[in-house]
Amino acid sequence: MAILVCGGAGYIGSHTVKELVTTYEVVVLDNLTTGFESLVDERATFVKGDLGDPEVVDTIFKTYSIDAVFHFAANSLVGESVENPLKYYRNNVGATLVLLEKMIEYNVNRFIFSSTAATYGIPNSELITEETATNPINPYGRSKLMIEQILADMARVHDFQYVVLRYFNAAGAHHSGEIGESHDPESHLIPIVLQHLLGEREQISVFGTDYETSDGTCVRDYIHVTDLARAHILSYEGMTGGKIANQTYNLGNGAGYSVNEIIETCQQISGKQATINYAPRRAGDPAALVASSDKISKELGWQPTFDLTAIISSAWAWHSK
Ligand SMILES: NC(=O)c1ccc[n+]([C@@H]2O[C@H](COP(=O)([O-])OP(=O)(O)OC[C@H]3O[C@@H](n4cnc5c(N)ncnc54)[C@H](O)[C@@H]3O)[C@@H](O)[C@H]2O)c1
Ligand SMILES: O=c1ccn([C@@H]2O[C@H](COP(=O)(O)OP(=O)(O)O[C@H]3O[C@H](CO)[C@@H](O)[C@H](O)[C@H]3O)[C@@H](O)[C@H]2O)c(=O)[nH]1
Repeated sequence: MAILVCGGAGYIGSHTVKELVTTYEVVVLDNLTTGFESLVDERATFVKGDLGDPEVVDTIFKTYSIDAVFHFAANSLVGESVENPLKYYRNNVGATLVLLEKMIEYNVNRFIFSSTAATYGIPNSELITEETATNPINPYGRSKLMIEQILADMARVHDFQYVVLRYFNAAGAHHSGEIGESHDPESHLIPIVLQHLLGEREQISVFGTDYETSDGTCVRDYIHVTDLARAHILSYEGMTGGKIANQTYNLGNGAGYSVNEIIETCQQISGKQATINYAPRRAGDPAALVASSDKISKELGWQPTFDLTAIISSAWAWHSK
């Protein structure tokens, strides 16, 4: 039996594939819109195609014996989703529906879904638990919450189990040094700061200095990509072992860092000084998102193993190569 990894040529998907291939047979489906085939571990089978294309999904389910689908494939930029909502609803909801319908048709009944802290919107508590109300403030977060709701509806009537993993801000690179965060163009804070410190960008912009946070810049909870990958494997094994089904888990470090603090830590690790442009707020950004991951820790024994310094050090090692 194999695991189908949709979006396995992307940042988080490719890191999860690297962990999976040591134990499992892996098939990757990716249309390479934002991913790179070079990130896919050679022990996995790579299929270039779109998960919204029913014929592509038919072929995969007919050719391989798929036990579970890990679904990373999506458009995932908050600002872009505000500018172009239909792109987000078409790809993140529309294409996912095709995949889900095919799973029911072929009786593939385990699903792990990459969801996001963006489903919470502006949270009503400092530390976000899975009980915190979901009220997304941008189309990206809404597209992910829609799929979460669809999964719950499906599990009520079909032989179908899922785990929703709501990641906070993924960052860092694989310990092998072979893969790291690669987006083109890059929009994520840590790689942008590191690229600037390496002389690859003239300056960095800080989006908003008037948020209700300690220094006025946005606060996020950064979690290492390998810690996310491990959570997927624990979730899968939890489902196959009958320990869990139809659960939603937050994945973060439980510590919030402001944009200024991230820049400061990047400067310390690199030993270089940044040129900063303080800019207006970016559309769709909540002030602060910090996770409580107690639930997955209690139910599956998951713990983050990288703190902020270790996360940024691994990213620095990758970007400096
Ligand atoms: N990066 C983060 O901080 C973060 C945080 C929370 C949630 N997430 C979620 O995690 C997942 C992975 O994020 P990432 O940062 O690795 O993004 P990414 O853009 O690097 O990876 C997404 C991959 O999916 C592929 N893809 C997109 N649409 C597709 C389609 N219709 N058919 C086939 N392939 C398709 C892309 O080519 C890409 O390889 C996304 O679902 C995202 O919403 C990411
Ligand atoms: O050049 C930059 C880039 C980002 N930021 C700020 O840095 C913070 C982090 O931004 P970014 O790295 O773009 O991540 P988010 O927008 O927080 O979103 C990430 O984290 C979310 C979960 O919290 C995921 O759902 C998204 O897919 C993922 O892109 C935000 O406050 C941004 O406004 C800047 O100030 N300057």
